[in-house]
Amino acid sequence: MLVDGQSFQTVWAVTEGTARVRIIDQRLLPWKFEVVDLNSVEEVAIAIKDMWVRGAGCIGATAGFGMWLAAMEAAGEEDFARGLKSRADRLRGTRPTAVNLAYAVDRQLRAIGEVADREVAVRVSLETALAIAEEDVAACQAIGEHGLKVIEELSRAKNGGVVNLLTHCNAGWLAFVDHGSATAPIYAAQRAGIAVHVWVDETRPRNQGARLTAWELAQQGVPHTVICDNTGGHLMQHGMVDMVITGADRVSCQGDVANKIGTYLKALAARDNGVPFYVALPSSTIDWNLRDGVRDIPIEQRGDEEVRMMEGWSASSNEVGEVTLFPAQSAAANYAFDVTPARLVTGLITEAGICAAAEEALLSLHQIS
Ligand SMILES: CSC[C@H]1O[C@H](OP(=O)(O)O)[C@H](O)[C@@H]1O
Repeated sequence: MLVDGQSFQTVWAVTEGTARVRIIDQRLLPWKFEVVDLNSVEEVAIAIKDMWVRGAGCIGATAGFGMWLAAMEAAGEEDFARGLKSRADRLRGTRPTAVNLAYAVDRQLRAIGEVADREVAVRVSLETALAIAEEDVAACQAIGEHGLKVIEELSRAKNGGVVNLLTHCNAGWLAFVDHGSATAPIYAAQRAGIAVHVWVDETRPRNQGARLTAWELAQQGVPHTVICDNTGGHLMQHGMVDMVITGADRVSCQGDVANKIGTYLKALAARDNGVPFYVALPSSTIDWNLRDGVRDIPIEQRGDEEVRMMEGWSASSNEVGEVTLFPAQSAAANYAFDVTPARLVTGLITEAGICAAAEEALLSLHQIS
């Protein structure tokens, strides 16, 4: 997507000179836009774990490129397979909920494992990383086109009036390689000349909505309003939301949706008020081996400092600072995701089209017998 008129993706490979992975460091957005190099698997692992990059598609692609670095590092060791596996385990262990990460690591292990020659294995790992990234871009573009149909229908029902969407967290292009999942239909609607407005949940505790989604939408000129996480229910009660659209970090084979903490509450409010609740995701986010999402999707618990503290821009010191939000002696819990049961989901939007949140519909849409 465009950043101040220049086209960017969130992660890419640098092959000239020393091979390295280059990312948009999302930690200081929206106040500072910084591109940094990751020169080793360990640096890639830290960048994923500490959320320099975040979002299911983005961390999947970053892990894919991390496996390219892993192949190069292991190629210089006596036991290539052992070196590759230990690095794969390091990457896989960084964040548990988004299935895209494990998908990318496992796909790389399969691709590299089929090659005997180490030099060829390194080339295959780069080709595979590029394929994962390119497929993410293509999937998000297709999600945009399929999701556009839903927004067009809402626009027609409102005789061309503004379609008000609500989104939670950041499932925008910063959460993928490009375009995003939840935001792709929004960008497609804007290109199609449909009047849209987005209610942007701030999304405590890391405020991916207020900091990242708002920045993205502002960069693309999409009208939007940042709201506190607890506001959405009121807006839906008063007819101010025509559609909720979110991303997903993992979807079970029966359509249960793991996404940023708070998504479930939005789905409950949407159901109570008859507001369609759509989830946009590339099919690489579907975990075909897991059925009961509420019971079985691993929910990442992060450090309580993310709840205890809040980052912001200090006008006085002209830099990012952080403040403590409550008494030090108070305990804090930091569940990073929740699971919305399929029964609360109106539809799933993938690169293959739109289907009900149900196993048979998912299998049929993705032509899996
Ligand atoms: C669908 S990818 C975006 C997804 O990832 C976010 O989590 P995090 O920022 O912690 O990586 C959030 O769940 C978004 O919906």
